[in-house]
Amino acid sequence: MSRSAHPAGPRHADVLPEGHQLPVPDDLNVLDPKVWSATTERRADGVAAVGGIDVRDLAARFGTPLYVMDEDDLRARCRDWRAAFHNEEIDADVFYAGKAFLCRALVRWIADEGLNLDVCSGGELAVALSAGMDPARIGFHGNNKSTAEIERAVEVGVGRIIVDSFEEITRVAFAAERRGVTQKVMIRVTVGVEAHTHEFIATAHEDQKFGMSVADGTAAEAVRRIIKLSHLELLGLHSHIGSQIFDTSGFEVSARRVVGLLAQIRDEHGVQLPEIDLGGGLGIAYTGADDPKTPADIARELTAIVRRECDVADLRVPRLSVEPGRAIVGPSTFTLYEVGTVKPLPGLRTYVSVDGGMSDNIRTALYDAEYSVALVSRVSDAEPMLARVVGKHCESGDIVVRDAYLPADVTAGDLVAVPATGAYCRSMASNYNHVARPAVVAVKDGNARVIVRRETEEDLLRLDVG
Ligand SMILES: Cc1ncc(COP(=O)(O)O)c(C=O)c1O
Ligand SMILES: N[C@@H](CCCC[NH3+])C(=O)O
Repeated sequence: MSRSAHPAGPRHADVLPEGHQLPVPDDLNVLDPKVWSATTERRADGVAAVGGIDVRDLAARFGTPLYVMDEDDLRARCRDWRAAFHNEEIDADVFYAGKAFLCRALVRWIADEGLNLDVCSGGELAVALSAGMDPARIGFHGNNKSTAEIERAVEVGVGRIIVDSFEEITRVAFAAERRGVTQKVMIRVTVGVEAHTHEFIATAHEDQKFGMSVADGTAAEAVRRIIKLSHLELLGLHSHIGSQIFDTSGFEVSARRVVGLLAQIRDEHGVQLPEIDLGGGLGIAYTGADDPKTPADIARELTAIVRRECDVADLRVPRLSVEPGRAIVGPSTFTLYEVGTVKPLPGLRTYVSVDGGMSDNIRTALYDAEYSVALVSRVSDAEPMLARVVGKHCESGDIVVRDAYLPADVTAGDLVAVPATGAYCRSMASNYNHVARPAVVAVKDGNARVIVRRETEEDLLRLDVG
């Protein structure tokens, strides 16, 4: 069953922000494979299914809102990244960035699929360790790790600590010395790149909190200090330029400056550091308008860039590592919501309220992130209506999908789903308005299992001591 192309063209186009294009889809019932996980499909009865399970069954069994993770899709992405960076031509490590989403099941899957793990807090480290992740395959990040976090990381033997400041160099050296061990470290350097992404998720320009600057000599000074400390082994340099980036030009500048610093270190200290890490940040498709590169293309481009820069600097090509988070977990998941109320504003748009909101997806409010949405519990032949999908929180900025077309007959009780919510949605979820955070359910081959359970009223009251 499918609706024919809407002949009237965009409705309400005048209420979209200037320059904002929102083409009316030819068929609102089609689930665009660009944004939906690999096993998501529209079945013959018009209902969407994922991992072989009808979304209505998922809603009935587990409730809504619900993060639905497609395990096959997730694992395939892990394998694609691993294969792209680890083959006859390229020998590089992929560290999955756990900040995008982390739970024990996921840690086991990524480890199974040959990925390492980047954590950036004691809490993330605890999840990784409790899932049995080999500490040697963990990199520990953060611009202000506490002494307790550093002590624990050294104690359990994490493979690398990415130091972000002079204070941290001293703290890690002290923790290693007290235990009589040598801790491998990398230096997070700031390369002065303005990544083409939202200001809040760009991380390599000078005026922000992360890293030590290449330009002002702080990073070179960090190298001098680390080299003198016998309980630290300097593995290399790390640069992460930002997030949701589509072109590799930022990485090109970053690699050039990192390799430049490697050459400076060779000239000054007579050593070549063995590794560079170019961080994560590769973009995904949130809407049909986004065109992300494949892991194979990214691997080819990044390694070519590093080789070329090393050639120019007359350096051996160092081992490369990368830290994708969003690109691995983002597209694997959609959030399933039930529609509660529909408020048409003739000539403007229709507000479709769902049973979650900014507590399960803060990205729209925080970064102006764009998402798409589809009616998934049925198909519809109704004409497209310009909709804004909003949540149930006490904020007018509580928006999940700012602008999208939904069929005009969307009504209370319908299920809608927002794709590409695997990254930075559950991991940034809150209990605002004392709303319980949703469960994460993994689906595969007709089976569904809860990997993070839904919070209960008891959970919401648990910390209240008055
Ligand atoms: C150091 C570091 N590595 C990796 C990532 C992962 O980024 P993304 O999920 O955009 O790939 C981040 C987050 O932006 C980060 O700060
Ligand atoms: N949380 C951000 C990305 C920043 C990740 C950490 N540096 C997002 O949702 O896009």
